[in-house]
Amino acid sequence: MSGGEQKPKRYYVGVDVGTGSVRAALVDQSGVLLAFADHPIEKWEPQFNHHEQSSEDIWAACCVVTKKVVQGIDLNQIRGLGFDATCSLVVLDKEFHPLPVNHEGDSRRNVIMWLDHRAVSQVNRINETKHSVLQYVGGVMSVEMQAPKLLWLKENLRETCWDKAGHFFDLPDFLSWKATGVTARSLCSLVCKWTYSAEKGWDDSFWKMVGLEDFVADNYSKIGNQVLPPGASLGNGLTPEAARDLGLLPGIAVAASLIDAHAGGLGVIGADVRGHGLVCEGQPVTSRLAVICGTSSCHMGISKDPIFVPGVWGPYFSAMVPGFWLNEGGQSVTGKLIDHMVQGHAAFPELQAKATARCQSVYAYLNSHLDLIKKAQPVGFLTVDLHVWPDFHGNRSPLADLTLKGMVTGLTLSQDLDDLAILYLATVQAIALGTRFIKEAMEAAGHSISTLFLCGGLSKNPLFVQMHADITGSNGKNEQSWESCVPETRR
Ligand SMILES: Nc1ncnc2c1ncn2[C@@H]1O[C@H](COP(=O)(O)OP(=O)(O)O)[C@@H](O)[C@H]1O
Ligand SMILES: O=C(CO)[C@H](O)[C@H](O)COP(=O)(O)O
Repeated sequence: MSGGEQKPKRYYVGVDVGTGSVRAALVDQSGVLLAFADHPIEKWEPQFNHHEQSSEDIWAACCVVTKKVVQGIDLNQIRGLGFDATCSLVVLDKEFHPLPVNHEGDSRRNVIMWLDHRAVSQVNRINETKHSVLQYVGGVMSVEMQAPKLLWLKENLRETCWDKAGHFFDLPDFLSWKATGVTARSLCSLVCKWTYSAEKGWDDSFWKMVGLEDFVADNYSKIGNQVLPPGASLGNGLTPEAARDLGLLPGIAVAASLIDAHAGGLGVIGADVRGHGLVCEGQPVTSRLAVICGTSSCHMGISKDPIFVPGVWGPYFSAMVPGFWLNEGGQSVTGKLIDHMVQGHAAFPELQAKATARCQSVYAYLNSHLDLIKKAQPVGFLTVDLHVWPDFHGNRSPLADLTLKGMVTGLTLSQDLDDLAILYLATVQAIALGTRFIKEAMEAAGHSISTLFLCGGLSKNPLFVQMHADITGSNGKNEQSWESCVPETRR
């Protein structure tokens, strides 16, 4: 090629399946974002603490957003495709058809979502075993992980689901299977949510002890006995059927997947910070805490050696950054809690009307309303008499106690817009205090964290970012809000 000729462009597609929607990004070989699309996905809550989705609905949404971002692109220049998704449990029969995860027998609803808390009895019994694998999930297994949900299915849906099941996938792995026909699982999902060890593989004694010896008997064929590092190329790439679904060409490389928080963490934790005047410039990457804040929040800290943090998931080897150990703190409801508090307030209809009149989101309107009423004091002082304890869906970290509940103190008879704005602020502050609680627990165990890197929906809320900077002690200069498109494709 002569000096003057441009290198042919190479493109990559990343698909991010969150709780409420699927997002796709098209990036070039330098990681520059060229196109973005999102599409909502269905969610069912048939009873309290049961949260279900449809793997076929999620796949259809992946196809919609992928077709949108590649419009006008020469498909021959698309070199790779990657998926990340929430750690929800997908159930398929031996012919890969969906099976119901509910008593109604509705097989469209074949996904138990990550935030589902149905398996309380099961996770309590698993934790009572005090099995050694539990030390690698912070000492206490979360009801949001897969073993409790699998045990619930065996004990509650034996005939309609469990006996017919051929495959149990973590959602990220279901998507890479759907794209390639390869049933290999990602090290990321199995290590973080299934108790798999990168070094030793499956622990037969754990599955036998908790009553899931079925998996040992068939050599783990239903939950994965071929495991690949995230980003590894799967089989022969995209199948012709999946290529038709997605609007891509068959054969392009498809990466072993990542859990959504790990993809977000990978996308921000290695950011080039030169020229931003951040204290972490020149410090090791282990001084950074990636906070992926969407429906939930995930606090991703890495280390060269394993660090055992009571109540914080991990340490997980090579589950996010190859060669590093990962600890993952978390708050099960972040955006979901803020939405819950705001939408449940008596003044919400007035807020909606006023925000719409201004062509603003309700959060942009609330932020400006707080600036209006704060008068001379910093906005944080408005909540001097009102406080929120944010564990409305239990405490994921560092207390790791699913029985904890939420609390609001300082309520009065007022139910006007000012009252709503101050309750919203108190909720944002409570979440930031929760992040501080997790950061301090990680530091007490050996992490040394100087800078928080936020990404996800809440990183678009300047009040949320500022409260995190103020309350976690990292000043505004240290706080950097990074919008990580879909880092998956940056591999
Ligand atoms: N521009 C924004 N300003 C404030 N909050 C936002 C904004 N965009 C999204 N959010 C909030 O972020 C949450 C969704 O985050 P997102 O990362 O998109 O979701 P997911 O959990 O599906 O990955 C919701 O609670 C939503 O209210
Ligand atoms: O446990 C998880 C990651 O380890 C869940 O996938 C995550 O908490 C859900 O993410 P989001 O709030 O973005 O939907």
